[in-house]
Amino acid sequence: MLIRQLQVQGLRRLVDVDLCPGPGFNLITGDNGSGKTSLLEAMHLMAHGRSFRARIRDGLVRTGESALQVFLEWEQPGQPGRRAGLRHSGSAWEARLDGSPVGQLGELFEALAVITFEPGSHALIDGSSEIRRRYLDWGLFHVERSDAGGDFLSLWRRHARAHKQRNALLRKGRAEGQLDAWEHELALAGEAITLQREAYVTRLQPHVDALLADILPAAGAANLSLQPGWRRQDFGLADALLLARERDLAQGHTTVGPHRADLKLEFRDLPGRDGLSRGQTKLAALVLLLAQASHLATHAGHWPVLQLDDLASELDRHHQRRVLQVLAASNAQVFVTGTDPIPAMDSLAGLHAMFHVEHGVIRPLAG
Ligand SMILES: Nc1ncnc2c1ncn2[C@@H]1O[C@H](COP(=O)(O)OP(=O)(O)OP(=O)(O)O)[C@@H](O)[C@H]1O
Repeated sequence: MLIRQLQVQGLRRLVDVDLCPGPGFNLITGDNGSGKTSLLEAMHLMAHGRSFRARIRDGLVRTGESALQVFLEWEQPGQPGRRAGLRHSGSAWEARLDGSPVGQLGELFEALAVITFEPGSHALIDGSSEIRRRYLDWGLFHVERSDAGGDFLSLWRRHARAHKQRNALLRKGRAEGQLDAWEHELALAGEAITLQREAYVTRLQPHVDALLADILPAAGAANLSLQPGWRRQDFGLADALLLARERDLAQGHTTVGPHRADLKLEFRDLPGRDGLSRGQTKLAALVLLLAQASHLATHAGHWPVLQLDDLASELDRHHQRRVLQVLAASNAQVFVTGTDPIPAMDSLAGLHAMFHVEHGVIRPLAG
């Protein structure tokens, strides 16, 4: 996937930005607070419907403006060029894809794949399980579209609806007949989601192995596994829901199921997550993100757009070099931000376009 043009208006301090990035590496430099991360936020927003650092209504729209706007044009091998526009006020949005209005933002997210590594990405390893479920489901959303197993988004929606209905009934008190019906639906969708998540984790493993060897060899081998959200080794989801019913009625919500799933990354020679240093935790998160990208590249035949925010302050020089070499060997379009040029990029000369941001204004630099 190759972004040809990015226009941003009214996002944080970006007033009116128009950028034509190159293939390969794009280095974006600028002082603290100049607006580098905001550029990455714009692309992430278009592909995920959210920023990676705040809710849209919490300050993403430039002070004094009523809405932000992002416009993107991109290409994908073997397909005609695509374009999308998003206007978001924080509470309401309008979007267009290839000139037509978009009914559901999911249509944009499906069309555009952007993966971002940023200072908060360590949460993928040491944060809440919700972040890892979102990671898994984003990957499945992009690879399981119309495969034999059923497209993941429809399954996910079926599951979310049944989950919501069961919770509403639990809060109301007893309604056994209706609970039976929604539990049946919840179990069907939940089992199917779990099978897809499990298969996805298995398919990610070789990508994780290869990237660990390249980027984090000191940590040794690691195993990726899914914790499904209930004692699946003992019983199916339908039985788990039935067994938990009394407790769930008392608590007023569903306590077992795929909404409680987690992804576990265990290093064979290290004692749990605490065995990783802070820097290694970031690297492990980067390994998971790049594994997802490289799996998508294998599966879909094109790399997602990769964004590395503030790389130099996140990783030491040695690891910066390793990561950049791995990416240089890929076919991905990569955006890297930093306050200064990144020395490790020098050996990749010719592979990158450079831009400088100053007070929210961006200009290309001669390479
Ligand atoms: N809603 C807003 N309206 C106007 N300006 C804002 C808004 N939110 C944030 N800003 C400003 O936008 C800038 C944020 O820019 P951004 O985080 O993209 O900078 P950066 O270049 O990545 O900085 P750093 O190198 O410090 O990470 C800051 O100067 C901040 O004060």
